[in-house]
Amino acid sequence: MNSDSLVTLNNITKQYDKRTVLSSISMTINQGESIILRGSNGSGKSTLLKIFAGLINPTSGERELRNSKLIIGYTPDRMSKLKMTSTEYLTHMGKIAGISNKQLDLRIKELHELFNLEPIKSPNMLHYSKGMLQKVNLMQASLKVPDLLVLDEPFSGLDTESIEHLLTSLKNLRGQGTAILAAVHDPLLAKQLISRTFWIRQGRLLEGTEQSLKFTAFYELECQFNQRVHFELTTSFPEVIWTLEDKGYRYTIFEEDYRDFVLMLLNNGGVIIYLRRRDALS
Ligand SMILES: Nc1ncnc2c1ncn2[C@@H]1O[C@H](COP(=O)(O)OP(=O)(O)OP(=O)(O)O)[C@@H](O)[C@H]1O
Repeated sequence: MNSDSLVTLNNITKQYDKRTVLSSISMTINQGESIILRGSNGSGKSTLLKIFAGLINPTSGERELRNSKLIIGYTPDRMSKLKMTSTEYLTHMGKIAGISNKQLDLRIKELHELFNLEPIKSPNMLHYSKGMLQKVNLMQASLKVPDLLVLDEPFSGLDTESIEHLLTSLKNLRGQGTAILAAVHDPLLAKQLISRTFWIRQGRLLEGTEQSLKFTAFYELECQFNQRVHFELTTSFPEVIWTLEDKGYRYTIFEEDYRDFVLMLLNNGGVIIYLRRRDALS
């Protein structure tokens, strides 16, 4: 481990019922970095995040921490609505984490300010929007100032305003020195946090290229065709991310791959159902 590294995975493999989901993965997260993890549906992103957070063990390989006092916060992709206020919930979670009452009161106030959430605005979390709940989710992971925050799709299902608030809150945390490891599906959002990007593809980890950091536009495309074409396309274009939707496959394609991807798709009898270009602001 180098002096900046917080967590290192050495040659990790993970199997569920003898099915290999992650294979020979080695990766280090350094102090203050923000790493985005990308991959298609079921590729193993959540599994890798949980291994980094220490919530599940790998089948083989090693996880090394900089020291035993390292604080790692983890947020699942959503939290349930609870019949208590954010302060009550955070107090409960803080006590479980062994934080003293005085420290806890101060930190809960600080977190409400950092996340721009008014503690007395709503009687309890049953009345919270998805965006507010996601903030509380992140606040619980940050009760002890985390060295590393591990986030599973933190923006999923949020409206634009909530996303903006959450991004600001995450940047504030990063400003305090917290490293971030997040699975983020939308490249425009990922771009706002990113310092390195990794792909999981067929159980292997690949570091992203320059285009995944510096792209100016990408395309969202939904189409229908058979499994063989899908396999050929995703093999030929390893940076294209896909998800399986109700109507067919949805692909996220960077500009550089766009023309060749669409040509190959059409030449193989694919039918485009939806196509949208999205531009990065900077
Ligand atoms: N506890 C488990 N037991 C058995 N199989 C599991 C378990 N957790 C995940 N899997 C399987 O491992 C594979 C990877 O799952 P994982 O949730 O890590 O992927 P993901 O990339 O986060 O997917 P998504 O983007 O759909 O959330 C999937 O095929 C999933 O069904």
